[in-house]
Amino acid sequence: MSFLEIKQVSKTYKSGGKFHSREIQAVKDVSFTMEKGECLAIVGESGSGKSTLGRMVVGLEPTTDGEILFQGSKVWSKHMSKERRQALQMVYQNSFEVTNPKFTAAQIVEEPLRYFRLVPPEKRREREQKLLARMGIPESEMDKKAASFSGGQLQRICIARALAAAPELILLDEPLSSLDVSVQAQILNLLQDIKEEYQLTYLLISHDLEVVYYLSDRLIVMYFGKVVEQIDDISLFEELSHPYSLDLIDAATYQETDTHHGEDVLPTKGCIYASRCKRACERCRTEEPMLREIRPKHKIACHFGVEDEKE
Ligand SMILES: Nc1ncnc2c1ncn2[C@@H]1O[C@H](COP(=O)(O)OP(=O)(O)OP(=O)(O)O)[C@@H](O)[C@H]1O
Repeated sequence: MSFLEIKQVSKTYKSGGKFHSREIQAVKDVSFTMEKGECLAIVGESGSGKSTLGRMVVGLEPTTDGEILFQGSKVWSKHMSKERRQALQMVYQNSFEVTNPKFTAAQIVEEPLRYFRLVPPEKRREREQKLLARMGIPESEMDKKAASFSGGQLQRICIARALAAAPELILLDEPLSSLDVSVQAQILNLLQDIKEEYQLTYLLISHDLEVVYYLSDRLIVMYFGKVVEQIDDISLFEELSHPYSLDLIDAATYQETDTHHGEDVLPTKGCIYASRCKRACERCRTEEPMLREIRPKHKIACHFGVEDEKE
């Protein structure tokens, strides 16, 4: 029995009226398994079905066909148990949309503690403070309203809220997309650290291959609702061969080169850090690349990482 089993899952949405209804097949016959403690990334362009699949995995909506089993039993039911809700948590892209601006940081983290009755009322404050402090929000800021935090701080609070439920699996749906690059690096490191500390399993949805590369162990590429390619060891990233996967890599590297000192820098094929790599650009030798703040997890495949190691 796997920790999570996705078995031939499909999802069809119906839109339009009675006479002009249209079917959208968002997810088509997707199967994969996940083991406890790993991070599996789902990548794909907008509309490829990533979020729909993620929502089904955490039981927010039913499948049309196929089934999803978490620790051996079906995830979705009309009356999902509290234990199951507790075990499957989410962190979304836009923290402002998923928090009540009038709530304080402490109140946001208190929600799952209270709902799942995880901590006796008299101990809640202490637990909130510990979780928030671990996320870098000091005690002095616990009672500030959500609206007064920056995007990065609020995302930290949302991560604390997910952790407060003592989850087994966290769905990270584009958790960094709305943040500045420097903040992204900090949150990425935080996500990596707490994964070990709290023995978490991550299902990461992202269109950012660099984020995927740092955080994930495995990778699934989706295209028009289908899984078109799967890499079971992220360090073999360069072996991606499906034309659509190669397009994704090219999009990641060239997008960067477009803004890279306004020069036409040719990235090294297969290295997603190519445009930030010291070897790829003379000017970068004298500059501090943004991703220096991120600790490379898989050093061999990143030129910059290899050079770091030698220093
Ligand atoms: N509730 C819904 N009702 C109707 N169609 C939907 C619904 N949710 C998603 N879809 C459609 O299903 C398809 C897949 O959408 P989904 O949001 O899962 O893709 P995605 O890869 O996560 O894209 P993005 O990165 O833009 O979020 C799209 O065509 C979308 O319009």
